[in-house]
Amino acid sequence: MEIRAVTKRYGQADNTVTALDAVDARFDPGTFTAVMGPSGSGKSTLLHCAAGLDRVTSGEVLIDGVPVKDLSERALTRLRRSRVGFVFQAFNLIPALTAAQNVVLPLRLAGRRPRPGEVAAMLAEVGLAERAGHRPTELSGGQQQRVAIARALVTRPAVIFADEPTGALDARSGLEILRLLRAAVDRHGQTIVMVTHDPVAAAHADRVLFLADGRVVDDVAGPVGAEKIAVHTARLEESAR
Ligand SMILES: Nc1ncnc2c1ncn2[C@@H]1O[C@H](COP(=O)(O)OP(=O)(O)OP(=O)(O)O)[C@@H](O)[C@H]1O
Repeated sequence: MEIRAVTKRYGQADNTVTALDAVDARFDPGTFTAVMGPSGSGKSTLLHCAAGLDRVTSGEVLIDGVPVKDLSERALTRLRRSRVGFVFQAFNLIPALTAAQNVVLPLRLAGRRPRPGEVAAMLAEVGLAERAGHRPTELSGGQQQRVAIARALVTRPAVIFADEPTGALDARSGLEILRLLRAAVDRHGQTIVMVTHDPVAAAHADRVLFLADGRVVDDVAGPVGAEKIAVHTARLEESAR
């Protein structure tokens, strides 16, 4: 997973915003990267471009080594469905479906029939074996996010993009989510790229990428302590003012 000299501009003519400015980044297999930076620095844009959700203005995005620009919209959708997983701050589960039905969805979209016990095993992995038949409204926020993680992991994608996955959770539920993400990296060699504002969350990663004004201003290999990350973030926010 790699982006090369990626620039992303929004808007037209004299009304453009440069959200990403010639950004290079590489996310190696089996690594956990946190993306941090002040509000508006381009974190979500980086995630969307790297995931092939947004077309870039210039530069190149490679998913699983495949250049996104060479793909038709259809081929890109297929690649995303089989090789990329997403976890969002707002869980984004389908309310009418049970936990198990939500988890099975990416497999069906990728044209795969679940193996017997596959979905149950996935839910057990996130500690929700007993909740397979529950709908999202019958689950706590932390449990809903665990279903979302099971849903993201079920296709065993090359990369999981997580946008503020702990942002809507209390500290304890947030910690459970971070442990699950960490386990996905350590046990299954999954690659995770996670946007977060929280230095404690970022401290679970192997590396922290700091953005400011659409550029990578620091790339710190870890493990990096939460305190050091907090000091760094405060400095960046101060200079962004
Ligand atoms: N669809 C859009 N149209 C126009 N401008 C946009 C769009 N999306 C993002 N931007 C602008 O691009 C810049 C980067 O936005 P982005 O959402 O990537 O920042 P962020 O670091 O994720 O911010 P936050 O931490 O507040 O979520 C901002 O100036 C934002 O206003």
